[in-house]
Amino acid sequence: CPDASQDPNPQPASSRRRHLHRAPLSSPGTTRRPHSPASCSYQSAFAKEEKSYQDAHSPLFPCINHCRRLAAFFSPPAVSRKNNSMDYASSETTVMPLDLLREITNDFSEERRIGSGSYGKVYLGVHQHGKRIAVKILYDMPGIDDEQFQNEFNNLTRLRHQNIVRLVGYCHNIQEIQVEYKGKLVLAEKTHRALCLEYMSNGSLDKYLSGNEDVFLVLVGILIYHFKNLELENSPNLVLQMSVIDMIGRQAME
Ligand SMILES: Nc1ncnc2c1ncn2[C@@H]1O[C@H](COP(=O)(O)OP(=O)(O)OP(=O)(O)O)[C@@H](O)[C@H]1O
Repeated sequence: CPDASQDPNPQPASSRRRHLHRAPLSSPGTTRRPHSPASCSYQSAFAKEEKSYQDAHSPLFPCINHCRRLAAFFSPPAVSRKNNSMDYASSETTVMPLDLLREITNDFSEERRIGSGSYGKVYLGVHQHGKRIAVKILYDMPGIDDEQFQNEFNNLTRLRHQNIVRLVGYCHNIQEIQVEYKGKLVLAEKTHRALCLEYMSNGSLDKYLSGNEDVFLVLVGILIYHFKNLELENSPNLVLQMSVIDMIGRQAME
């Protein structure tokens, strides 16, 4: 049974990354029901991710989101996208029900929290079959969070590189909850957004770099050098950008 609470279309992706438009997340009056985990084929995605997990031993791996943002900055706008986020997502990025995320993170317990950033808290999720992922629950930031989620989702989905952590799933769940308002119980919507990433067991790159600027420069150079291999869409600008990145990376490594 399809999961009505697990909105498969968090935001219609616009045709160009830098010109996103907001749209209703669901039709008014949509009934939201508990999801059926059986309806989600997330396990097959993890089978495909097996090799990535095995390769994730480089100390460069933890430098994830900063690399993604840097790469997203250099990447060209998306073209010819259908007006649907699921079309935008790769086949390896799957919907992850909120209940599943609760289950694998011990209900987002403090013991499972591995960090937090400007946009949310990060938890270690351990599946029944032992596979580990990082679950980043985004903060509820009224007004702009849907667009931020769409931006982050689009950027993460389009990047594929052996040295950049992969987005393996996402969750966009709207719950109807009862809250007290002016002495009365009213229904309110609570939105849960999460990005599920490969788990990097070495943690954040920060702890390797503190107080060592030379190492930092070298590592950034290597990372930039590797961006030339990103599977991004072709454009004349991209060729120029990649050659510049290549040059910077080479110089940093020398
Ligand atoms: N995929 C991951 N695997 C393992 N640990 C992770 C992963 N993603 C994040 N973390 C941990 O969670 C912390 C917070 O990460 P997050 O991406 O939320 O913020 P940030 O990028 O470090 O900071 P900001 O978002 O403020 O720029 C990281 O420092 C790291 O320790």
